[in-house]
Amino acid sequence: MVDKVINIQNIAKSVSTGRRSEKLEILHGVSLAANVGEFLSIVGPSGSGKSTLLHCMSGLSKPTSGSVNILGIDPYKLRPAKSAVFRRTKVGFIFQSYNLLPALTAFDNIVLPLRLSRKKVDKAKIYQLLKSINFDANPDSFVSSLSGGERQKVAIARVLVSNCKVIFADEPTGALDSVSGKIIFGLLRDLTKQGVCVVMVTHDIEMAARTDRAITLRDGKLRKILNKPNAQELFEALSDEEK
Ligand SMILES: Nc1ncnc2c1ncn2[C@@H]1O[C@H](COP(=O)(O)OP(=O)(O)OP(=O)(O)O)[C@@H](O)[C@H]1O
Repeated sequence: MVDKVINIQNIAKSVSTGRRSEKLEILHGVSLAANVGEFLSIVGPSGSGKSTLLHCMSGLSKPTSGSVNILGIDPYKLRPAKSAVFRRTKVGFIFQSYNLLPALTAFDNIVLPLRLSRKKVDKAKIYQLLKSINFDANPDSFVSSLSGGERQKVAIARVLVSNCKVIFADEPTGALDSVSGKIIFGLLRDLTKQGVCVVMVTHDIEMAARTDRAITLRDGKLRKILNKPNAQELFEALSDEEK
């Protein structure tokens, strides 16, 4: 078994600003590893590079330099077909842009990865899961007709049925009411108990305080790593960051 589910070394990311050859350096040499069954949170001020780091470490946005390894694989070295299978079967994404297909129903979005992998679809189980996360809309509604929070729940349900080993989540509960947020957090926590590794970007200090390890970022640099963080420590670390 691969012990380090994620291993990133010295990641830097710069993007072109569109003005002549100007580059904006977003990440500067971030190194990090995550273990089987670990729940990791990434916190930091707005604009500190959290989402960029998550995109780079999840295989969605190639860093300018440095290495990324997920489950022993460099996702940036995979050919397109293998990369699609890797993303569909090994890694789950809960991102703010949802990445849902608006022309499909909520149910069809959830089962699409299963169908593409020719896996069995248990309709009753998926309806039950939707109920358990307080999804009140009709699962046969088109995603385009759903609210932001309902779409977020569809994206979460799609990851929860996928059996992936690693989940990258960017503010997974950001669009949700607090009761639904707690339920989703509980489900992610249950998955880590089954060995899934979850990496979550969040602004919610109380939630970060219930993860196994919190990483604080500032100006694209890793600042502190807090093991078994508590809310007080996180507030202090973040108010240091704001100064
Ligand atoms: N493609 C891009 N082109 C130009 N600038 C970018 C690009 N992506 C990110 N940035 C800038 O890089 C910085 C870090 O962005 P990022 O979204 O990673 O921060 P964040 O910590 O997730 O912020 P927030 O908490 O507000 O979501 C920001 O200043 C952002 O405007």
